[in-house]
Amino acid sequence: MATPAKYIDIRRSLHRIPEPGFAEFKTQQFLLDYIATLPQERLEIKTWRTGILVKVKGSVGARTLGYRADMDALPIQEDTSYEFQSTHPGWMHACGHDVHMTIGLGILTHFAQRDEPVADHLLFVFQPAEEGPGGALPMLAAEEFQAWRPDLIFGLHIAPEYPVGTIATRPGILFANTSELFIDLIGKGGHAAFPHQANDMVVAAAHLTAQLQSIISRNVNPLDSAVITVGKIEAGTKQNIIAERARLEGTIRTLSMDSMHKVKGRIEALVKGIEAGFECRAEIDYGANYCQVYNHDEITREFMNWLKETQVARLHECTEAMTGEDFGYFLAEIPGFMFWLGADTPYGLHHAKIEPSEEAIGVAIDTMTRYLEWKAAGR
Ligand SMILES: CC(=O)N[C@@H](CCC[C@H](N)C(=O)O)C(=O)O
Repeated sequence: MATPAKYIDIRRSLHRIPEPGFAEFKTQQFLLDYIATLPQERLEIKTWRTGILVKVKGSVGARTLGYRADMDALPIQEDTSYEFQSTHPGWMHACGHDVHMTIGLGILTHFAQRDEPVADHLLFVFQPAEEGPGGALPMLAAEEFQAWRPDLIFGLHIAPEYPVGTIATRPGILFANTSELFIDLIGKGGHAAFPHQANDMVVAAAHLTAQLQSIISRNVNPLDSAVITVGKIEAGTKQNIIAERARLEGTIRTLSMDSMHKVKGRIEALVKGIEAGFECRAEIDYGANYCQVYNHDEITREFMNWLKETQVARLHECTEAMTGEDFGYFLAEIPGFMFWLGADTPYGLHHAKIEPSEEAIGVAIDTMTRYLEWKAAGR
């Protein structure tokens, strides 16, 4: 299905107002305003912090089928060619959450406007703070969610590398376990000309950053997979002052919790070495941790077979990726799956130039409305 102009407008409006996790105030209001324009007979709406839950009542209601979209943005200065760029300096929807929310609204619109209700209830979950600190876990625990807790749950994520019309997924693990990583190094500052009287935290941070990569190459089984990325380093105040403090900010990705514990153990050992070697003090904080995204075997296989039969989209059985997603917490408790949605753009997720194809929106709305219609008839 070609993406209707209405959804392109919605996506562009959302793209203009990217907000940090748990501060999605304008986004929440925009979504609520749109939802208020839909026929209300079958709808029940609740907010939870900056998130929204919308229930579409079914004719039988023996089960509830859930669909989740994430809402937050990233601290990136946009560098796209768009006319509808972010109006929030330093913030951008660079991970497709504007697209995900639009697809959620498109599917919701279909079921709110449908002549007859489907048999099952449907639950649309607009979840804050996926990029951090993680909205899924507290939302799952919230009374508002538990009262409408779905029996099955589905979600998607745009994939820059696949052409529009492709859906990629697999039964079992799709995304990795993640842990944020913050390391503060505290030494002794001083005059640039007297290094022997100070403990330089720029040099300590540089050594530690390089050493961390040896964990992946020397401590993780080469047949397993793990990633440590240090995405940000801050240190010092001026070019001729030896830095008293340095802060490394990063993320750890592993395909098993066993590897996660092992990697963290090695990080702690290397940090102790830096403390001894550079006569400094270090503090480690693991921030937010997400569990793997594990697709339910049987339900995912059934979806993949349904795709092959209906040809609504082209199925690609993919390998797992080292991305993280707190949707994993929903899937740890509720059977379901996540899939990659082809969005055909040369720049990757979290890049300032990413321009996902808006045609992917129509593909996803079409696929998920047809799949939910089929599933909500009791399958
Ligand atoms: C799909 C995606 O890009 N997700 C994020 C999740 C971030 C998890 C957490 N804040 C971390 O950085 O570890 C990702 O970076 O994979």
